[in-house]
Amino acid sequence: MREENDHQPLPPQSLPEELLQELRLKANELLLREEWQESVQLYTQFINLCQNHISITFPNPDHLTKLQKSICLALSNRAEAQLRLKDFTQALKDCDQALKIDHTHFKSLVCKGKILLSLNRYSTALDCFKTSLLDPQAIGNLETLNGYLEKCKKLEFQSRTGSFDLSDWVLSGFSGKSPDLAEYIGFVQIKKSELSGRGLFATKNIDAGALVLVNKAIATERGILSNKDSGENAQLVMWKNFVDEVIESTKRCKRIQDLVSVLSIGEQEDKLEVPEISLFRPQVEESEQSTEELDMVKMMSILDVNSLVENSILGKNKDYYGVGLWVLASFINHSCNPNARRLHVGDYILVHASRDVKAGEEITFAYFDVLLPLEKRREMSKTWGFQCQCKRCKIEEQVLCSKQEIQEIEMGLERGLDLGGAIYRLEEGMKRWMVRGKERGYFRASLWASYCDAYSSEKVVKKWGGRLPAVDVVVDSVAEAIGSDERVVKVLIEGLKRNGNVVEMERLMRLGRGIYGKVVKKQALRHLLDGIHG
Ligand SMILES: C[S@@+](CC[C@H](N)C(=O)[O-])C[C@H]1O[C@@H](n2cnc3c(N)ncnc32)[C@H](O)[C@@H]1O
Repeated sequence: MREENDHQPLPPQSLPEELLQELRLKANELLLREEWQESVQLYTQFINLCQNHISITFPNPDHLTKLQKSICLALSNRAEAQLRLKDFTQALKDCDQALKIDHTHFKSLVCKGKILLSLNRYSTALDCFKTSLLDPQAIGNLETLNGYLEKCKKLEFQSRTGSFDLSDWVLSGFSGKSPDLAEYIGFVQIKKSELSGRGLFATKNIDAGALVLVNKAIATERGILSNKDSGENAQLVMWKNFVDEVIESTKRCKRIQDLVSVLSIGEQEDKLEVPEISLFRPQVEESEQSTEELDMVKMMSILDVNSLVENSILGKNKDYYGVGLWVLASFINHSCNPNARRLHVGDYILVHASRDVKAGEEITFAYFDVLLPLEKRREMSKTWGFQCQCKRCKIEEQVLCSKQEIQEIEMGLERGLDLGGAIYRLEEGMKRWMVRGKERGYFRASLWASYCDAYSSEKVVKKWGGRLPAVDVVVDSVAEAIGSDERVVKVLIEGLKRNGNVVEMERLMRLGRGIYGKVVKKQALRHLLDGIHG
Protein backbone atom coordinates (compact mmCIF):
# COMPACT_ATOMS: atom_id res chain seq x y z
CA MET A 1 0.00 0.00 0.00
CA ARG A 2 1.13 3.51 -0.68
CA GLU A 3 2.52 5.44 2.28
CA GLU A 4 1.31 9.00 1.92
CA ASN A 5 3.93 10.49 4.22
CA ASP A 6 7.04 8.51 3.55
CA HIS A 7 8.98 11.34 1.98
CA GLN A 8 11.44 13.55 3.88
CA PRO A 9 10.29 17.12 4.60
CA LEU A 10 12.32 19.63 2.59
CA PRO A 11 13.55 23.12 3.08
CA PRO A 12 10.91 25.15 1.25
CA GLN A 13 13.16 27.18 -1.02
CA SER A 14 15.07 24.60 -3.00
CA LEU A 15 14.08 21.53 -4.92
CA PRO A 16 16.69 18.81 -4.47
CA GLU A 17 17.16 18.09 -8.15
CA GLU A 18 19.64 15.33 -7.47
CA LEU A 19 17.36 13.50 -5.09
CA LEU A 20 14.49 13.82 -7.56
CA GLN A 21 16.60 12.53 -10.40
CA GLU A 22 17.75 9.61 -8.26
CA LEU A 23 14.18 8.77 -7.21
CA ARG A 24 12.94 8.90 -10.76
CA LEU A 25 15.70 6.67 -12.11
CA LYS A 26 15.32 4.14 -9.31
CA ALA A 27 11.52 4.05 -9.64
CA ASN A 28 11.78 3.56 -13.41
CA GLU A 29 14.30 0.79 -12.92
CA LEU A 30 12.02 -0.97 -10.42
CA LEU A 31 9.14 -0.65 -12.85
CA LEU A 32 11.20 -2.25 -15.59
CA ARG A 33 12.24 -5.01 -13.19
CA GLU A 34 8.53 -5.55 -12.44
CA GLU A 35 9.03 -4.80 -8.76
CA TRP A 36 5.65 -3.12 -8.64
CA GLN A 37 5.21 -2.47 -4.94
CA GLU A 38 8.64 -0.90 -4.55
CA SER A 39 8.27 1.25 -7.64
CA VAL A 40 4.90 2.52 -6.33
CA GLN A 41 6.64 3.65 -3.14
CA LEU A 42 9.37 5.56 -4.96
CA TYR A 43 6.96 7.23 -7.39
CA THR A 44 4.93 8.26 -4.37
CA GLN A 45 7.96 9.89 -2.80
CA PHE A 46 8.76 11.60 -6.07
CA ILE A 47 5.23 12.91 -6.58
CA ASN A 48 4.96 14.11 -2.98
CA LEU A 49 8.27 15.96 -3.24
CA CYS A 50 7.18 17.76 -6.39
CA GLN A 51 3.71 18.59 -5.08
CA ASN A 52 5.12 19.86 -1.80
CA HIS A 53 7.50 22.07 -3.64
CA ILE A 54 4.71 23.55 -5.76
CA SER A 55 2.48 24.24 -2.79
CA ILE A 56 5.25 25.88 -0.77
CA THR A 57 7.28 27.83 -3.31
CA PHE A 58 4.76 28.86 -6.00
CA PRO A 59 7.27 28.31 -8.83
CA ASN A 60 7.25 30.48 -11.95
CA PRO A 61 5.05 29.30 -14.85
CA ASP A 62 7.88 27.61 -16.78
CA HIS A 63 9.11 25.75 -13.76
CA LEU A 64 5.55 24.85 -12.79
CA THR A 65 4.88 23.35 -16.23
CA LYS A 66 8.08 21.32 -16.02
CA LEU A 67 7.17 20.01 -12.57
CA GLN A 68 3.65 19.12 -13.63
CA LYS A 69 4.95 17.22 -16.62
CA SER A 70 7.18 15.19 -14.30
CA ILE A 71 4.27 14.56 -11.91
CA CYS A 72 2.05 13.48 -14.84
CA LEU A 73 4.60 10.92 -16.02
CA ALA A 74 5.19 9.63 -12.49
CA LEU A 75 1.43 9.28 -11.91
CA SER A 76 1.12 7.36 -15.14
CA ASN A 77 3.98 5.02 -14.21
CA ARG A 78 2.60 4.53 -10.71
CA ALA A 79 -0.77 3.68 -12.27
CA GLU A 80 0.90 1.05 -14.45
CA ALA A 81 2.50 -0.57 -11.37
CA GLN A 82 -0.80 -0.42 -9.50
CA LEU A 83 -2.58 -2.01 -12.42
CA ARG A 84 -0.12 -4.91 -12.25
CA LEU A 85 -0.87 -5.17 -8.53
CA LYS A 86 -4.59 -5.21 -9.46
CA ASP A 87 -5.04 -2.08 -7.37
CA PHE A 88 -7.56 -0.82 -9.91
CA THR A 89 -9.11 1.93 -7.79
CA GLN A 90 -5.78 3.68 -7.10
CA ALA A 91 -4.53 3.04 -10.62
CA LEU A 92 -7.61 4.68 -12.11
CA LYS A 93 -7.31 7.65 -9.74
CA ASP A 94 -3.69 8.18 -10.82
CA CYS A 95 -4.56 8.05 -14.51
CA ASP A 96 -7.39 10.53 -14.02
CA GLN A 97 -5.08 12.85 -12.08
CA ALA A 98 -2.42 12.59 -14.81
CA LEU A 99 -5.04 13.27 -17.49
CA LYS A 100 -6.18 16.34 -15.56
CA ILE A 101 -2.67 17.71 -16.01
CA ASP A 102 -2.49 16.68 -19.66
CA HIS A 103 -5.72 15.33 -21.13
CA THR A 104 -3.92 13.80 -24.12
CA HIS A 105 -1.08 12.17 -22.15
CA PHE A 106 -0.38 9.04 -24.22
CA LYS A 107 0.89 6.70 -21.50
CA SER A 108 -1.96 7.64 -19.14
CA LEU A 109 -4.58 7.09 -21.83
CA VAL A 110 -3.20 3.65 -22.66
CA CYS A 111 -2.91 2.71 -19.01
CA LYS A 112 -6.46 3.94 -18.28
CA GLY A 113 -7.71 1.87 -21.22
CA LYS A 114 -6.03 -1.24 -19.80
CA ILE A 115 -7.47 -0.61 -16.32
CA LEU A 116 -10.99 -0.15 -17.70
CA LEU A 117 -10.58 -3.32 -19.74
CA SER A 118 -9.63 -5.22 -16.57
CA LEU A 119 -12.76 -3.78 -14.95
CA ASN A 120 -14.80 -4.99 -17.96
CA ARG A 121 -15.77 -1.40 -18.89
CA TYR A 122 -15.27 -2.09 -22.58
CA SER A 123 -16.71 0.99 -24.29
CA THR A 124 -14.95 3.52 -22.03
CA ALA A 125 -11.73 1.54 -22.51
CA LEU A 126 -12.32 1.74 -26.26
CA ASP A 127 -12.61 5.56 -26.04
CA CYS A 128 -9.24 5.75 -24.25
CA PHE A 129 -7.44 3.64 -26.86
CA LYS A 130 -9.08 5.59 -29.70
CA THR A 131 -7.90 8.90 -28.24
CA SER A 132 -4.40 7.50 -27.67
CA LEU A 133 -4.21 6.72 -31.40
CA LEU A 134 -4.23 10.46 -32.13
CA ASP A 135 -0.88 10.90 -30.35
CA PRO A 136 2.34 10.78 -32.42
CA GLN A 137 3.68 8.13 -30.01
CA ALA A 138 0.96 5.79 -31.27
CA ILE A 139 2.95 5.20 -34.47
CA GLY A 140 5.56 3.14 -32.66
CA ASN A 141 2.86 1.20 -30.79
CA LEU A 142 0.31 0.63 -33.52
CA GLU A 143 0.26 -3.15 -33.30
CA THR A 144 -0.35 -3.16 -29.54
CA LEU A 145 -2.94 -0.41 -29.71
CA ASN A 146 -4.83 -2.06 -32.55
CA GLY A 147 -4.79 -5.29 -30.53
CA TYR A 148 -6.44 -3.48 -27.62
CA LEU A 149 -8.94 -1.77 -29.91
CA GLU A 150 -9.99 -5.06 -31.47
CA LYS A 151 -10.26 -6.69 -28.07
CA CYS A 152 -12.45 -3.87 -26.69
CA LYS A 153 -14.72 -3.97 -29.75
CA LYS A 154 -15.10 -7.74 -29.55
CA LEU A 155 -15.80 -7.76 -25.83
CA GLU A 156 -18.19 -4.81 -26.06
CA PHE A 157 -20.15 -6.68 -28.74
CA GLN A 158 -20.20 -9.91 -26.71
CA SER A 159 -21.29 -8.08 -23.58
CA ARG A 160 -24.10 -6.25 -25.40
CA THR A 161 -25.43 -9.14 -27.48
CA GLY A 162 -24.43 -12.30 -25.60
CA SER A 163 -22.90 -13.72 -28.83
CA PHE A 164 -20.09 -15.95 -27.68
CA ASP A 165 -18.45 -18.67 -29.74
CA LEU A 166 -15.99 -21.11 -28.21
CA SER A 167 -16.05 -23.47 -31.19
CA ASP A 168 -12.54 -22.73 -32.50
CA TRP A 169 -11.04 -23.25 -29.09
CA VAL A 170 -12.92 -26.54 -28.63
CA LEU A 171 -11.95 -27.77 -32.10
CA SER A 172 -8.31 -26.84 -31.52
CA GLY A 173 -8.32 -29.27 -28.57
CA PHE A 174 -8.37 -26.34 -26.09
CA SER A 175 -4.88 -25.40 -27.14
CA GLY A 176 -3.32 -22.12 -26.07
CA LYS A 177 -4.73 -19.81 -23.49
CA SER A 178 -8.49 -19.74 -22.94
CA PRO A 179 -10.37 -17.27 -25.16
CA ASP A 180 -10.99 -13.66 -24.09
CA LEU A 181 -14.53 -13.32 -22.83
CA ALA A 182 -16.72 -10.40 -21.81
CA GLU A 183 -19.10 -10.24 -18.89
CA TYR A 184 -22.72 -10.61 -19.96
CA ILE A 185 -26.08 -10.41 -18.23
CA GLY A 186 -28.99 -11.97 -20.13
CA PHE A 187 -32.71 -11.61 -19.52
CA VAL A 188 -32.64 -11.99 -15.77
CA GLN A 189 -33.37 -10.11 -12.58
CA ILE A 190 -32.83 -10.72 -8.87
CA LYS A 191 -35.97 -11.32 -6.80
CA LYS A 192 -37.07 -12.99 -3.58
CA SER A 193 -37.01 -16.75 -4.02
CA GLU A 194 -39.27 -19.43 -2.57
CA LEU A 195 -36.17 -21.58 -2.14
CA SER A 196 -34.41 -19.16 0.19
CA GLY A 197 -33.51 -15.46 0.25
CA ARG A 198 -32.84 -14.01 -3.16
CA GLY A 199 -32.55 -15.83 -6.48
CA LEU A 200 -32.07 -15.09 -10.17
CA PHE A 201 -35.22 -15.10 -12.35
CA ALA A 202 -35.81 -15.13 -16.11
CA THR A 203 -37.51 -11.99 -17.42
CA LYS A 204 -38.14 -13.61 -20.84
CA ASN A 205 -38.44 -17.17 -22.13
CA ILE A 206 -34.95 -18.66 -22.46
CA ASP A 207 -34.32 -21.56 -24.86
CA ALA A 208 -32.28 -24.56 -23.79
CA GLY A 209 -28.63 -23.74 -24.45
CA ALA A 210 -29.06 -19.95 -24.43
CA LEU A 211 -26.76 -17.95 -22.17
CA VAL A 212 -28.06 -16.60 -18.90
CA LEU A 213 -24.90 -14.82 -17.80
CA VAL A 214 -21.13 -14.70 -18.09
CA ASN A 215 -19.39 -13.53 -14.95
CA LYS A 216 -15.71 -12.94 -14.18
CA ALA A 217 -14.32 -14.29 -10.90
CA ILE A 218 -13.36 -11.94 -8.09
CA ALA A 219 -10.65 -14.48 -7.34
CA THR A 220 -9.80 -18.06 -8.22
CA GLU A 221 -7.23 -20.56 -7.03
CA ARG A 222 -6.29 -23.62 -9.05
CA GLY A 223 -3.98 -26.53 -9.13
CA ILE A 224 -3.52 -30.17 -9.99
CA LEU A 225 -4.24 -32.66 -7.23
CA SER A 226 -1.93 -35.62 -7.67
CA ASN A 227 -2.95 -38.19 -5.06
CA LYS A 228 -5.70 -38.26 -2.47
CA ASP A 229 -3.76 -37.43 0.71
CA SER A 230 -1.62 -34.68 -0.61
CA GLY A 231 -4.69 -33.70 -2.62
CA GLU A 232 -6.62 -32.89 0.53
CA ASN A 233 -3.69 -30.93 1.89
CA ALA A 234 -3.25 -29.14 -1.38
CA GLN A 235 -6.96 -28.26 -1.35
CA LEU A 236 -6.55 -26.64 2.08
CA VAL A 237 -3.57 -24.62 0.94
CA MET A 238 -5.48 -23.55 -2.16
CA TRP A 239 -8.49 -22.54 -0.05
CA LYS A 240 -6.23 -20.39 2.17
CA ASN A 241 -4.64 -18.71 -0.86
CA PHE A 242 -8.08 -18.18 -2.34
CA VAL A 243 -9.38 -16.51 0.86
CA ASP A 244 -6.29 -14.25 0.94
CA GLU A 245 -6.82 -13.29 -2.66
CA VAL A 246 -10.48 -12.37 -2.16
CA ILE A 247 -9.55 -10.27 0.88
CA GLU A 248 -6.80 -8.51 -1.08
CA SER A 249 -9.14 -7.87 -4.01
CA THR A 250 -11.79 -6.31 -1.77
CA LYS A 251 -9.16 -4.11 -0.13
CA ARG A 252 -7.76 -2.99 -3.47
CA CYS A 253 -10.99 -2.33 -5.32
CA LYS A 254 -14.00 -0.62 -3.80
CA ARG A 255 -16.38 -1.92 -6.47
CA ILE A 256 -15.36 -5.48 -5.63
CA GLN A 257 -15.89 -4.77 -1.94
CA ASP A 258 -19.33 -3.28 -2.69
CA LEU A 259 -20.31 -6.36 -4.71
CA VAL A 260 -19.00 -8.94 -2.22
CA SER A 261 -20.83 -7.11 0.61
CA VAL A 262 -24.24 -7.89 -0.90
CA LEU A 263 -23.66 -11.65 -0.76
CA SER A 264 -25.39 -13.93 1.71
CA ILE A 265 -23.74 -15.31 4.83
CA GLY A 266 -26.26 -18.14 4.79
CA GLU A 267 -28.34 -16.81 7.68
CA GLN A 268 -31.64 -14.91 7.73
CA GLU A 269 -31.58 -14.81 3.96
CA ASP A 270 -35.20 -13.70 3.79
CA LYS A 271 -34.26 -10.39 5.40
CA LEU A 272 -31.55 -9.64 2.84
CA GLU A 273 -31.90 -6.69 0.51
CA VAL A 274 -32.68 -7.50 -3.13
CA PRO A 275 -30.13 -5.68 -5.30
CA GLU A 276 -30.96 -4.30 -8.74
CA ILE A 277 -29.40 -6.35 -11.55
CA SER A 278 -27.91 -3.09 -12.90
CA LEU A 279 -25.46 -3.10 -9.97
CA PHE A 280 -23.69 -6.00 -11.68
CA ARG A 281 -23.45 -4.49 -15.15
CA PRO A 282 -19.80 -4.18 -16.17
CA GLN A 283 -20.15 -0.52 -17.16
CA VAL A 284 -21.14 0.57 -13.66
CA GLU A 285 -18.65 2.94 -12.07
CA GLU A 286 -17.53 2.75 -8.47
CA SER A 287 -19.98 4.33 -6.06
CA GLU A 288 -18.70 7.33 -4.10
CA GLN A 289 -20.38 6.11 -0.91
CA SER A 290 -18.06 4.63 1.65
CA THR A 291 -18.68 0.99 2.49
CA GLU A 292 -17.96 -0.70 5.75
CA GLU A 293 -14.93 -2.95 5.52
CA LEU A 294 -15.90 -6.63 5.66
CA ASP A 295 -14.83 -8.21 8.90
CA MET A 296 -13.07 -11.56 8.77
CA VAL A 297 -15.96 -13.57 10.26
CA LYS A 298 -18.42 -12.19 7.71
CA MET A 299 -15.94 -12.71 4.89
CA MET A 300 -15.39 -16.36 5.82
CA SER A 301 -19.16 -16.98 5.93
CA ILE A 302 -19.62 -15.27 2.56
CA LEU A 303 -16.93 -17.46 1.04
CA ASP A 304 -18.34 -20.63 2.63
CA VAL A 305 -21.79 -19.96 1.22
CA ASN A 306 -20.93 -18.59 -2.19
CA SER A 307 -17.66 -20.07 -3.46
CA LEU A 308 -17.92 -22.69 -6.16
CA VAL A 309 -15.66 -25.52 -7.09
CA GLU A 310 -15.05 -25.52 -10.84
CA ASN A 311 -16.62 -28.82 -11.80
CA SER A 312 -17.31 -28.65 -15.49
CA ILE A 313 -14.31 -27.11 -17.07
CA LEU A 314 -13.75 -27.26 -20.77
CA GLY A 315 -10.35 -28.68 -21.60
CA LYS A 316 -9.12 -29.65 -18.13
CA ASN A 317 -8.09 -33.06 -16.88
CA LYS A 318 -9.81 -34.76 -13.96
CA ASP A 319 -7.06 -34.04 -11.40
CA TYR A 320 -7.58 -30.35 -11.89
CA TYR A 321 -9.05 -28.51 -8.91
CA GLY A 322 -10.22 -24.94 -8.94
CA VAL A 323 -12.24 -22.80 -6.55
CA GLY A 324 -13.58 -19.32 -7.16
CA LEU A 325 -16.05 -16.59 -6.32
CA TRP A 326 -18.35 -15.27 -9.04
CA VAL A 327 -20.59 -12.60 -7.52
CA LEU A 328 -23.61 -12.52 -9.84
CA ALA A 329 -23.63 -16.31 -10.24
CA SER A 330 -23.79 -16.45 -6.42
CA PHE A 331 -27.41 -15.34 -6.64
CA ILE A 332 -28.33 -18.60 -8.35
CA ASN A 333 -29.91 -21.02 -5.92
CA HIS A 334 -29.50 -24.77 -6.03
CA SER A 335 -32.24 -27.10 -7.22
CA CYS A 336 -32.34 -30.87 -7.67
CA ASN A 337 -34.35 -30.22 -10.82
CA PRO A 338 -32.18 -27.40 -12.15
CA ASN A 339 -32.80 -25.59 -15.40
CA ALA A 340 -29.29 -24.25 -15.92
CA ARG A 341 -25.70 -25.45 -16.03
CA ARG A 342 -22.37 -23.77 -15.64
CA LEU A 343 -19.18 -24.01 -17.63
CA HIS A 344 -15.86 -22.60 -16.50
CA VAL A 345 -13.55 -21.02 -19.04
CA GLY A 346 -10.47 -19.20 -17.72
CA ASP A 347 -11.64 -16.85 -14.96
CA TYR A 348 -15.18 -16.81 -16.30
CA ILE A 349 -18.28 -18.76 -15.39
CA LEU A 350 -20.79 -19.21 -18.21
CA VAL A 351 -24.31 -20.12 -17.14
CA HIS A 352 -26.76 -21.35 -19.76
CA ALA A 353 -30.25 -22.84 -19.69
CA SER A 354 -30.01 -26.64 -19.68
CA ARG A 355 -33.68 -26.90 -20.70
CA ASP A 356 -36.29 -24.40 -21.83
CA VAL A 357 -37.01 -21.78 -19.14
CA LYS A 358 -40.23 -19.75 -19.02
CA ALA A 359 -40.34 -16.03 -18.25
CA GLY A 360 -40.73 -15.59 -14.49
CA GLU A 361 -39.16 -18.96 -13.66
CA GLU A 362 -36.25 -19.04 -11.21
CA ILE A 363 -32.87 -19.95 -12.72
CA THR A 364 -31.23 -22.71 -10.73
CA PHE A 365 -28.21 -24.94 -11.13
CA ALA A 366 -26.94 -27.93 -9.22
CA TYR A 367 -24.45 -27.26 -6.42
CA PHE A 368 -23.86 -31.03 -6.23
CA ASP A 369 -24.68 -34.19 -8.20
CA VAL A 370 -28.47 -34.49 -8.57
CA LEU A 371 -28.48 -37.90 -10.29
CA LEU A 372 -28.75 -39.37 -6.78
CA PRO A 373 -31.55 -40.58 -4.49
CA LEU A 374 -33.23 -38.17 -2.08
CA GLU A 375 -31.33 -39.42 0.98
CA LYS A 376 -27.94 -38.88 -0.66
CA ARG A 377 -28.96 -35.43 -1.88
CA ARG A 378 -30.10 -34.53 1.62
CA GLU A 379 -26.65 -35.41 2.92
CA MET A 380 -25.02 -33.28 0.24
CA SER A 381 -27.20 -30.22 0.89
CA LYS A 382 -26.47 -30.63 4.61
CA THR A 383 -22.76 -30.31 3.93
CA TRP A 384 -23.63 -27.13 2.02
CA GLY A 385 -25.41 -25.89 5.16
CA PHE A 386 -29.01 -25.88 3.97
CA GLN A 387 -32.00 -28.14 3.59
CA CYS A 388 -33.07 -28.22 -0.04
CA GLN A 389 -36.52 -26.72 -0.60
CA CYS A 390 -36.77 -27.59 -4.28
CA LYS A 391 -39.89 -29.02 -5.90
CA ARG A 392 -38.27 -32.36 -6.66
CA CYS A 393 -37.22 -32.95 -3.05
CA LYS A 394 -40.70 -32.01 -1.83
CA ILE A 395 -42.46 -34.33 -4.28
CA GLU A 396 -40.10 -37.23 -3.64
CA GLU A 397 -40.48 -36.72 0.10
CA GLN A 398 -44.29 -36.84 -0.14
CA VAL A 399 -44.36 -39.93 -2.35
CA LEU A 400 -41.66 -41.70 -0.37
CA CYS A 401 -43.52 -41.09 2.89
CA SER A 402 -46.71 -42.58 1.53
CA LYS A 403 -45.30 -45.36 -0.66
CA GLN A 404 -43.50 -47.99 1.32
CA GLU A 405 -42.94 -49.87 -1.92
CA ILE A 406 -40.44 -47.35 -3.30
CA GLN A 407 -38.33 -47.68 -0.19
CA GLU A 408 -38.41 -51.45 -0.57
CA ILE A 409 -37.31 -51.15 -4.20
CA GLU A 410 -34.47 -48.78 -3.21
CA MET A 411 -33.34 -51.11 -0.41
CA GLY A 412 -33.47 -54.07 -2.77
CA LEU A 413 -31.32 -52.23 -5.29
CA GLU A 414 -28.83 -51.32 -2.59
CA ARG A 415 -28.56 -55.01 -1.70
CA GLY A 416 -28.00 -55.83 -5.38
CA LEU A 417 -31.30 -57.61 -5.98
CA ASP A 418 -32.56 -58.21 -9.51
CA LEU A 419 -31.92 -54.90 -11.26
CA GLY A 420 -34.37 -55.28 -14.13
CA GLY A 421 -37.11 -56.50 -11.79
CA ALA A 422 -36.65 -53.54 -9.45
CA ILE A 423 -36.83 -51.01 -12.25
CA TYR A 424 -39.88 -52.77 -13.67
CA ARG A 425 -41.54 -52.55 -10.22
CA LEU A 426 -40.76 -48.85 -9.99
CA GLU A 427 -42.06 -48.12 -13.50
CA GLU A 428 -45.29 -50.06 -12.82
CA GLY A 429 -45.58 -48.43 -9.41
CA MET A 430 -45.31 -44.95 -10.92
CA LYS A 431 -48.28 -45.75 -13.17
CA ARG A 432 -50.36 -46.86 -10.16
CA TRP A 433 -49.29 -43.95 -7.95
CA MET A 434 -50.24 -41.54 -10.73
CA VAL A 435 -46.70 -40.18 -10.94
CA ARG A 436 -46.76 -38.49 -14.32
CA GLY A 437 -44.76 -36.29 -16.70
CA LYS A 438 -41.78 -34.54 -15.21
CA GLU A 439 -42.24 -36.30 -11.89
CA ARG A 440 -41.37 -39.63 -13.47
CA GLY A 441 -38.12 -38.02 -14.55
CA TYR A 442 -37.44 -37.09 -10.91
CA PHE A 443 -37.68 -40.71 -9.74
CA ARG A 444 -35.71 -42.03 -12.69
CA ALA A 445 -33.01 -39.44 -11.99
CA SER A 446 -32.96 -40.53 -8.33
CA LEU A 447 -32.37 -44.15 -9.30
CA TRP A 448 -30.19 -43.18 -12.24
CA ALA A 449 -27.28 -45.41 -11.24
CA SER A 450 -29.60 -48.45 -11.43
CA TYR A 451 -31.20 -47.38 -14.72
CA CYS A 452 -27.71 -46.82 -16.08
CA ASP A 453 -26.53 -50.29 -14.98
CA ALA A 454 -29.69 -51.94 -16.29
CA TYR A 455 -29.55 -50.37 -19.75
CA SER A 456 -25.82 -51.12 -19.97
CA SER A 457 -26.27 -54.80 -19.09
CA GLU A 458 -26.97 -57.16 -21.96
CA LYS A 459 -28.30 -59.71 -19.51
CA VAL A 460 -30.86 -57.32 -18.02
CA VAL A 461 -31.88 -55.94 -21.40
CA LYS A 462 -32.35 -59.48 -22.73
CA LYS A 463 -34.44 -60.58 -19.77
CA TRP A 464 -36.42 -57.40 -19.08
CA GLY A 465 -35.96 -55.33 -22.22
CA GLY A 466 -39.52 -55.77 -23.50
CA ARG A 467 -41.05 -54.76 -20.17
CA LEU A 468 -38.86 -51.74 -19.45
CA PRO A 469 -39.43 -48.36 -21.11
CA ALA A 470 -37.19 -47.66 -24.09
CA VAL A 471 -33.87 -46.04 -23.20
CA ASP A 472 -34.67 -42.85 -25.16
CA VAL A 473 -37.94 -42.43 -23.26
CA VAL A 474 -36.09 -42.63 -19.94
CA VAL A 475 -33.32 -40.30 -21.13
CA ASP A 476 -35.77 -37.68 -22.44
CA SER A 477 -37.77 -37.72 -19.24
CA VAL A 478 -34.64 -37.33 -17.09
CA ALA A 479 -33.30 -34.54 -19.31
CA GLU A 480 -36.66 -32.77 -19.15
CA ALA A 481 -36.74 -33.05 -15.37
CA ILE A 482 -33.17 -32.13 -14.44
CA GLY A 483 -31.65 -30.84 -17.67
CA SER A 484 -29.09 -32.55 -19.89
CA ASP A 485 -26.11 -34.39 -18.48
CA GLU A 486 -23.12 -36.18 -20.04
CA ARG A 487 -23.91 -39.45 -18.23
CA VAL A 488 -27.48 -39.47 -19.54
CA VAL A 489 -26.31 -38.88 -23.09
CA LYS A 490 -23.73 -41.66 -22.75
CA VAL A 491 -26.42 -44.18 -21.76
CA LEU A 492 -28.62 -43.06 -24.65
CA ILE A 493 -25.90 -43.45 -27.26
CA GLU A 494 -24.70 -46.80 -25.96
CA GLY A 495 -28.22 -48.14 -25.37
CA LEU A 496 -29.46 -47.25 -28.83
CA LYS A 497 -26.32 -48.60 -30.49
CA ARG A 498 -26.63 -51.90 -28.64
CA ASN A 499 -30.15 -52.29 -29.96
CA GLY A 500 -28.93 -51.57 -33.44
CA ASN A 501 -30.76 -48.24 -33.56
CA VAL A 502 -29.18 -45.09 -34.85
CA VAL A 503 -29.00 -42.12 -32.59
CA GLU A 504 -30.99 -39.31 -34.15
CA MET A 505 -28.61 -36.44 -34.66
CA GLU A 506 -31.30 -33.87 -33.85
CA ARG A 507 -32.02 -35.43 -30.46
CA LEU A 508 -28.30 -35.72 -29.70
CA MET A 509 -27.64 -32.10 -30.61
CA ARG A 510 -30.58 -30.98 -28.46
CA LEU A 511 -29.20 -32.87 -25.47
CA GLY A 512 -25.69 -31.60 -26.24
CA ARG A 513 -26.88 -27.99 -26.32
CA GLY A 514 -28.35 -28.50 -22.86
CA ILE A 515 -24.97 -29.68 -21.61
CA TYR A 516 -22.59 -27.25 -23.32
CA GLY A 517 -24.88 -24.40 -24.32
CA LYS A 518 -25.09 -22.50 -27.58
CA VAL A 519 -21.60 -21.06 -27.08
CA VAL A 520 -20.41 -24.21 -28.83
CA LYS A 521 -21.64 -24.46 -32.41
CA LYS A 522 -22.63 -27.58 -34.37
CA GLN A 523 -19.26 -29.03 -35.40
CA ALA A 524 -17.62 -28.34 -32.04
CA LEU A 525 -20.67 -29.73 -30.25
CA ARG A 526 -20.37 -32.96 -32.23
CA HIS A 527 -16.72 -33.13 -31.28
CA LEU A 528 -17.60 -32.80 -27.57
CA LEU A 529 -20.40 -35.36 -27.87
CA ASP A 530 -18.00 -37.77 -29.55
CA GLY A 531 -15.80 -37.38 -26.48
CA ILE A 532 -18.66 -38.48 -24.18
CA HIS A 533 -18.97 -41.96 -25.59
CA GLY A 534 -15.34 -42.22 -26.66
C1 LIG B 1 -24.95 -18.98 -3.27
S1 LIG B 1 -26.23 -18.59 -2.18
C2 LIG B 1 -27.63 -18.42 -3.22
C3 LIG B 1 -28.30 -17.07 -3.09
C4 LIG B 1 -28.95 -16.82 -1.77
N1 LIG B 1 -30.27 -17.42 -1.73
C5 LIG B 1 -29.03 -15.33 -1.46
O1 LIG B 1 -30.10 -14.84 -1.07
O2 LIG B 1 -28.00 -14.65 -1.59
C6 LIG B 1 -26.41 -20.14 -1.41
C7 LIG B 1 -27.38 -20.13 -0.26
O3 LIG B 1 -28.72 -20.04 -0.73
C8 LIG B 1 -29.58 -20.91 -0.02
N2 LIG B 1 -30.10 -21.93 -0.95
C9 LIG B 1 -29.68 -22.16 -2.20
N3 LIG B 1 -30.39 -23.14 -2.78
C10 LIG B 1 -31.28 -23.56 -1.88
C11 LIG B 1 -32.28 -24.57 -1.88
N4 LIG B 1 -32.52 -25.33 -2.93
N5 LIG B 1 -33.00 -24.74 -0.75
C12 LIG B 1 -32.78 -23.98 0.34
N6 LIG B 1 -31.85 -22.99 0.39
C13 LIG B 1 -31.11 -22.79 -0.70
C14 LIG B 1 -28.74 -21.55 1.06
O4 LIG B 1 -28.86 -20.78 2.22
C15 LIG B 1 -27.35 -21.44 0.52
O5 LIG B 1 -26.40 -21.41 1.52
